[in-house]
Amino acid sequence: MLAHIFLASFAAYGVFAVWRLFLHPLRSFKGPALAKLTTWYQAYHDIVKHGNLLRQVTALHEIYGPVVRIGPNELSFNDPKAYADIYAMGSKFTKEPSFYQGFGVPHASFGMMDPQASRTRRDMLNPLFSRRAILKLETIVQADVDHLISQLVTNYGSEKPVNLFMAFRCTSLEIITAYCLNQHLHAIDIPDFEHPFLTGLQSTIPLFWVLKYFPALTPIVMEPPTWLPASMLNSFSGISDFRHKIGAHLDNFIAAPEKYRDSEHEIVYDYLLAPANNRKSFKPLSRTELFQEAVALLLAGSDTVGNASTVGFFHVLDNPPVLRKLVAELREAWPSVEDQVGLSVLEKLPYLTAVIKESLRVGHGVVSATPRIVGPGDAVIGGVHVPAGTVVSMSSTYMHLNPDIFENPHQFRPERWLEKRTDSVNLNSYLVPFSRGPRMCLGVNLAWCELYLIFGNLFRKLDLKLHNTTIDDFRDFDAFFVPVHCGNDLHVTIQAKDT
Ligand code: HEM
Repeated sequence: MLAHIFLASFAAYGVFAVWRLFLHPLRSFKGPALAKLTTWYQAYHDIVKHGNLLRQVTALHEIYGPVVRIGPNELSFNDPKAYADIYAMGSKFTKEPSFYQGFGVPHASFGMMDPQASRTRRDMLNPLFSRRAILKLETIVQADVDHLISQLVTNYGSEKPVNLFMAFRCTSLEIITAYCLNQHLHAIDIPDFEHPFLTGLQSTIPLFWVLKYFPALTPIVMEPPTWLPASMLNSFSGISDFRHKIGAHLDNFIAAPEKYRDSEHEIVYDYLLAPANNRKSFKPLSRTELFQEAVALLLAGSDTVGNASTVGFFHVLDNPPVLRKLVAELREAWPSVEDQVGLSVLEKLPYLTAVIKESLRVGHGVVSATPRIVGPGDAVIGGVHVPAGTVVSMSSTYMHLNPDIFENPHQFRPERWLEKRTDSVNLNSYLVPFSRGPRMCLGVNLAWCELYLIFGNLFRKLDLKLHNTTIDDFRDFDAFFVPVHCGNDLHVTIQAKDT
């Protein structure tokens, strides 16, 4: 009996395999046979080879060209025209659910698949993240950047190096929590910036890919049951403690919202419970929806800014001429360190702006290709006809490291953003760390504000020197949605500037 079942399953899979290889609508696209047969090809590179999928797909593009079939129903593109088509403004393509399920926030703006639901949620949140709102709440960002500087100067120095990678992540976590929830985690005060949430997140990052392929495990990681072995409980505790903290804060808000109404500024729940622009069709959000939105915003807003700052600071400190030019520009615009100089001044400085753009380019933002489902009808992507229902994606790294657009793409050269090109290429349209289209980053204005204040203040007020950190630490990264660099963390020594 068992033998019959085995044979029947084997035959059925054989028929299925023949269909996927020779009869599937994507049969004419090139790619490895194994990838055409099964999504476990990607799972192997994501999980077993530890964030290797991007490297593998990059190698496949070198063999097969700008379009590669990387899954039974999935195409990867490496062509700037295709990027513009996939992530076009007004596109009706939807996010691909199995990719996003591991993040465990299906009711948050980040995790929503339905375009209409996502638009409604983004409309509610936009007022908190608009440029106007950022200018009004810039003081929150400034306060945390000032606090970071005072901690650095007080506790570290030329003898005692600091882990700037952790320091930046603590700062961006503190900012986003204060900005969205008016809550203070005191992450910047923690010795060596080892905030348990951030160290916990670091050890659970590889699990996101496990959850992508085994979604049933999501509740175990997010809310670990007490019967798990202590070692597992420990490694999941960073993320679960963090969720509990946000949950407790939300319950306090629900119990007595008026207490929060008196606070320094409106918080994200105010925007979600009484949206400014769609009152008529408004359906109150459930606790789960509010909770997931808060978790998603805090996750989306911390690691990303931390990574862009870390990568940018490394390259500036590793390039003395860049450092000298940047400091000279800052000194001229900001003659005395005692003065406060805000976003509206910093964002007008051309070299600082170029340094931040170059940091975003070489830092990439999100490196894993974010998949979209073609629809409602067929589409033409990068000049290629693609049937409806196909999953398509392109990694931001293929834009940022394209040598036809960015000459010597691995070189950190802010000047490229200031030069007039003879071929009239506008580099800005190829800078995509925040993605593009209807699902591009919601926090882009806040991110820019943070980066201006972090780069501007630290380079104006501190003398920083690399400590035991070299380009080898930044050459390669594993792709776990965001880049996880394979080398040591960025360490620097610090001295405050007197003038
Ligand atoms: C340098 C900093 C940042 C970078 C590079 C960045 C990058 C990105 C990228 C590439 C996406 C698209 C992801 C996808 O397609 O799945 C995204 C989405 C998102 N980002 Fe950011 N982000 C940054 C900072 C922030 C901040 C500070 C917030 C704070 C609120 C934020 C909130 C979001 C949200 C809510 C989404 C989901 C939007 C949607 O799906 O409709 N991000 N971000």
